Amino acid sequence: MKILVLNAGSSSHKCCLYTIKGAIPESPATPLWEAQLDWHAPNHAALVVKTAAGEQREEDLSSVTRADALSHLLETLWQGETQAIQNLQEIDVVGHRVVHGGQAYQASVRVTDEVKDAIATLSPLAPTHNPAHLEGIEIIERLLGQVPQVAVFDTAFHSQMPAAAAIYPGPYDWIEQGIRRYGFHGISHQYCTQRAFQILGRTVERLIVCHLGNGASLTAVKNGQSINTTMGYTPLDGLMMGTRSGAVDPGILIHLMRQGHTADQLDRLLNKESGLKGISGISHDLRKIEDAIVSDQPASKRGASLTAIANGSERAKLARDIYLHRLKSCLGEMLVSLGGLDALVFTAGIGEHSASIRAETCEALAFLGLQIDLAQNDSSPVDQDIARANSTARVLVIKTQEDWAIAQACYEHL
Ligand SMILES: Nc1ncnc2c1ncn2[C@@H]1O[C@H](COP(=O)(O)OP(=O)(O)O)[C@@H](O)[C@H]1O
Ligand SMILES: CC(=O)OP(=O)(O)O
Ligand SMILES: [Mg+2]
Repeated sequence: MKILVLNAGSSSHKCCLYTIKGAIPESPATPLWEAQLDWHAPNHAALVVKTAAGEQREEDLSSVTRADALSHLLETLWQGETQAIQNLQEIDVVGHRVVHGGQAYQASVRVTDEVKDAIATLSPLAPTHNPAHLEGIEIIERLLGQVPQVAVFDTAFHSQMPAAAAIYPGPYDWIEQGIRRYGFHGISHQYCTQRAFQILGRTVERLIVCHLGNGASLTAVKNGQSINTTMGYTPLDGLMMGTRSGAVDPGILIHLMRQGHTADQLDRLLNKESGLKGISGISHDLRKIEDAIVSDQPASKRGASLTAIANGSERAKLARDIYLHRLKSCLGEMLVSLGGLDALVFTAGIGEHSASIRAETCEALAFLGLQIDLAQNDSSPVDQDIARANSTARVLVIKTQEDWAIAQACYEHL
């Protein structure tokens, strides 16, 4: 069976082709072909195409729309030197990550017109994601006609959260209007939970998954179920992110609206111009922010007042400091929801690759007796336990494989 997976994130668009012979394996298979668009600006992306043989090709795409870039990416499946397949009819099923499934979808479904309408209706709540998923579904319809398509929702894993965690303390009417915490990155949180149990060789009662990518969220997982998470009605709540603010005092929004800001302006401000990018003024990308931080700043500058912070390096340092402060604060919330900790998982771009963010986060939990092996933490671990033998909780670095989880859901649907 050939399964094509499309995973549109806020800074990237990832696609994979898996070939499954016989029963689907429990551990992730290596894709036959992988391609990724990394968006540098709304009309400028880098395309990276990889084959199972390890060949890699890069292309710069400028002045392109998102739909054209995705069509071009998909052409590399059967054209050029990669040629993972001879013709499109070989594909049996296409799976899509869909960020917002609202109240209606608590598990993956076959895509129908009704499902497409629901994804479109939910677009204002996930404006950076749902429109891209719909575009992906429609491009596949154009290329492949009637091939079965499956939508796998980021919200599904959180759909059974306890009411006290899911319901906002606003007016009671909000519940009927569907204004509640949905939570996102559920495909990744669920995959990492299962993978953590596989790596440890046992299930654990109290687990926190830190999904730290361009979008970021934490989930408290009790006996394999999501019981609390930092993202909410939309993927804007919770942690500081690449370009998103995360939770801010809602009074700020009332103030800005009274000053004349429109809903669209606030949307742009909070979704695209805040977070690491907004504070640093440099980039949404933590790597660029860390490059900009001058490590040997004179001590006199370190306590600089907020208004005096003007140069790039100081703004970059402030962005990273706020990022860690918010991460630790939200971790405290998850920790208390669980009543303790048996295992902590780091995943996604920052969680998988930033040894310093992992080390500083774990340092804040040292009072619990949590200890990591610093040399192992620095050794680019993948799917490894980096806690010391005497640590009170295990600490795992897991490569998130949302695409593989989507492929498994497709297999089950067929
Ligand atoms: N080596 C690294 N060090 C620090 N941060 C990294 C590194 N590699 C990737 N990142 C971070 O990961 C982010 C992308 O995460 P990813 O999970 O791929 O994003 P998306 O949310 O689009 O799926 C980048 O913007 C960058 O901040
Ligand atoms: C839900 C979300 O924020 O996804 P991503 O991190 O892929 O942007
Ligand atoms: Mg992602």
